[in-house]
This record gives sequence, C-alpha cells and structure tokens, in this order.
Amino acid sequence: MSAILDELYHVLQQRKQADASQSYVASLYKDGTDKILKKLGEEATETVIAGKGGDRQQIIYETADLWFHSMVLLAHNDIELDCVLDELARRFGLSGLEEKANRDPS
Ligand SMILES: N=c1c2ncn([C@@H]3O[C@H](COP(=O)(O)OP(=O)(O)OP(=O)(O)O)[C@@H](O)[C@H]3O)c2ncn1[C@@H]1O[C@H](COP(=O)(O)O)[C@@H](O)[C@H]1O
Repeated sequence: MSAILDELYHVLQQRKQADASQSYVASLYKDGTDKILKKLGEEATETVIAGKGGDRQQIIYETADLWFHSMVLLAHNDIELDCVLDELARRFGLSGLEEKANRDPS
C-alpha cells in the first residue's frame, strides 16, 4: 500500500537537484519553508471544507493534496517517511486519551 508513498518520497528528494522552472516541488523548495507551510495550511483548510461538504471524491482529492504537501515538508527537512510510520506504530493500540496524557507538555 505504501509503495507509491516510497516512490513519491524518492522523487521529492530527487527534486532537490531540479530546476524550479521545470518542477513544482523544486519551486516549493526554492521558495522555502514559509511557502511550503503556506501551501500545507491551504490544503488543510481545503480538506476541512471538503469534509464539511461531504463529497467523497472531493475529500479524497483534497486529502491527496494534503498528504503530498506534508511529504514535501518531510523531504525538505530530510525526515524519512519511516520516522512518521514508526511514530504511528508506537502509538498503535494505545488509547488516544492515554497517549495525550503521556505527551511531553513542552
Ligand atoms: N502528487 C503531486 C501533487 N499533488 C498536488 N500537486 C500540485 O500541488 C499544487 C496544489 O496547489 P493548489 O491546489 O493550490 O493549486 P494552484 O492554485 O495551482 O497552486 P499555486 O499556484 O497556488 O501554488 C498544484 O500545483 C498541483 O499540481 C502535486 N504536484 C506534484 N505531485 C507529485 O510530485 C511529482 C514531482 O512533481 P514536479 O516537481 O512538479 O515534477 C509528480 O510527478 C507527482 O508525482
């Protein structure tokens, strides 16, 4: 299931050597962290709006945009996907209420 995520992450890393005029991802890296965060915020908002609208295809479409831009942020910071998957695995089976109570308050 995650093969496409792995392949996409590989492309995102390769785009660090790409020309910003030829690649959307390279243009995000060139514009920097604030631009990536702006796009991520926009996609989060669009996903919320899609969720409110309740259209299944729109929710899928906007979630794909959100995941994609989250992955750009990870790649920009050289954070491997496995780091996030490992964190989800660590939480797996742990009640969300319990996990929240154990979070570092800082
Ligand atoms: N999965 C995606 C993907 N999903 C969404 N997007 C882009 O994310 C942007 C979403 O922004 P918006 O919805 O706000 O659309 P917009 O108004 O046109 O965007 P802005 O002008 O505001 O930046 C669009 O430009 C989409 O094309 C993506 N761009 C690239 N990929 C993958 O990344 C790979 C590398 O892309 P390039 O670097 O462009 O070659 C591609 O082969 C794909 O696999």
